Amino acid sequence: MSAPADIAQDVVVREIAEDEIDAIFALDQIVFHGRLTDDERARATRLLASAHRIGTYEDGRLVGVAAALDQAMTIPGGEIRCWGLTWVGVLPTHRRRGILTSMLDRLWADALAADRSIVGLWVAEEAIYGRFGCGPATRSIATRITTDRPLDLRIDPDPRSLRMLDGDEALAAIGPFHERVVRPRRGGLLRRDDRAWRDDLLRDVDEDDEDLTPPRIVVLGPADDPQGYVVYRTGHGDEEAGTPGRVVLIELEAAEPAGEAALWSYLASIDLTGRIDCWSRPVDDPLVTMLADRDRMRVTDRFEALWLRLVDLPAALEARSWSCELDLAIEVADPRLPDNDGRWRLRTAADGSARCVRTDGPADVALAARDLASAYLGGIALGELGRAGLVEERTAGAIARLDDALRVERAPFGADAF
Ligand SMILES: CC(=O)SCCNC(=O)CCNC(=O)[C@H](O)C(C)(C)COP(=O)(O)OP(=O)(O)OC[C@H]1O[C@@H](n2cnc3c(N)ncnc32)[C@H](O)[C@@H]1OP(=O)(O)O
Repeated sequence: MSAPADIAQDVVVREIAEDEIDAIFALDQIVFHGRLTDDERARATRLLASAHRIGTYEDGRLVGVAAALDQAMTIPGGEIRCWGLTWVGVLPTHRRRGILTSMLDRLWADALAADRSIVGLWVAEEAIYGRFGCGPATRSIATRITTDRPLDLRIDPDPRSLRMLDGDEALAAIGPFHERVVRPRRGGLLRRDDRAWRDDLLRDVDEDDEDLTPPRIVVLGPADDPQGYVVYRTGHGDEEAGTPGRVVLIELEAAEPAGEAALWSYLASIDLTGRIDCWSRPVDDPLVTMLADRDRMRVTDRFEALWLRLVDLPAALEARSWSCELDLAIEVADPRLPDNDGRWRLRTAADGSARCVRTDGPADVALAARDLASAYLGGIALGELGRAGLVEERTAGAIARLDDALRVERAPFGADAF
């Protein structure tokens, strides 16, 4: 870490003690140009209390911070314990001196020591994290559905009854359903504890739009055995301006397509609203295909939600399941983590398991660590990266074979921003 000669006499990177968390908020408000409400501060304290917190201190004052949350993430074939990088910030007076670089070096090492082979993150700016070996691994679409008339779908909705629940009863219905039915289906989804449900998904006020109602929760079928649920807020319209009210979707999940159809039909039928705004849906959202009239839905944004950093490359590759047999060598460029850098022989078996060991032999495919991270959950094909000149194919057909083995049934999804 370099510093101007006249300052930075004593710079250390160390863990931030629990009684120092307030200093993180002071820094965060400077870095993100905001003011934390008491409620936000209380939520952030709960979040950060259980996080691994790294700070850079100059002459005893906090000038940089990075935190890692302990998480369980769905990966193809199972789940992995991983870390979620968050609350990254460096004082504007201390930018571009390598403070973030030092903190991330420390964080990757700490993750390895804690037996975490993957770190996930949501980036504030795309340009920052690629150089640190991180790549976008999921894609989302934001959509707007016009609902000024009933939704015409190509399948019949599940006829079971819908009921609106709140409080503990709602959480008792949808929490276990999410864990049992929803989470195993898509890579990138995180296990939610009580804090995550209450503080993140179901919090009373949406700070980005305080006019919206608190979350409403509607469950399909009996509360003790739901077949799906939707969580949404509503906002009133403006009669004079001729603007209809709107539904703002937080999450919609069902066991079967007919259940999804029932929940979408319900949302579209709510009186005094004329559209549904979805800030984030998987790119393969079945609604796109289910709609009889696709003009009713507009994709308003596309973004890459969850990013990954493979900190222990062989452990990460061996942890996921692979969809076909494969035997090839990959050369990975990972200058920040030399233990990953170099050539690896990847052998996958018909049962989905894999072995990944060092090799001196020639590589069939060569790529950067960030691009392997992008392909890891099966959401971004190496072929796509190869067509952009980012993956080098040294043996004909090797990229396609690797993509076949990486393939997953449903697109991975980053549903939980952190
Ligand atoms: C997971 C999350 O929490 S995402 C939130 C990230 N936080 C923010 O965006 C808050 C505002 N920004 C900041 O606090 C800081 O500018 C940070 C954290 C982004 C960077 O911290 P710094 O200590 O300045 O980074 P550091 O000096 O280690 O930079 C290393 C390299 O990263 C790159 N980099 C750093 N910041 C940026 C940026 N904003 N955009 C593009 N590249 C960047 C630069 O190439 C830099 O090398 P260079 O100076 O030789 O060009």
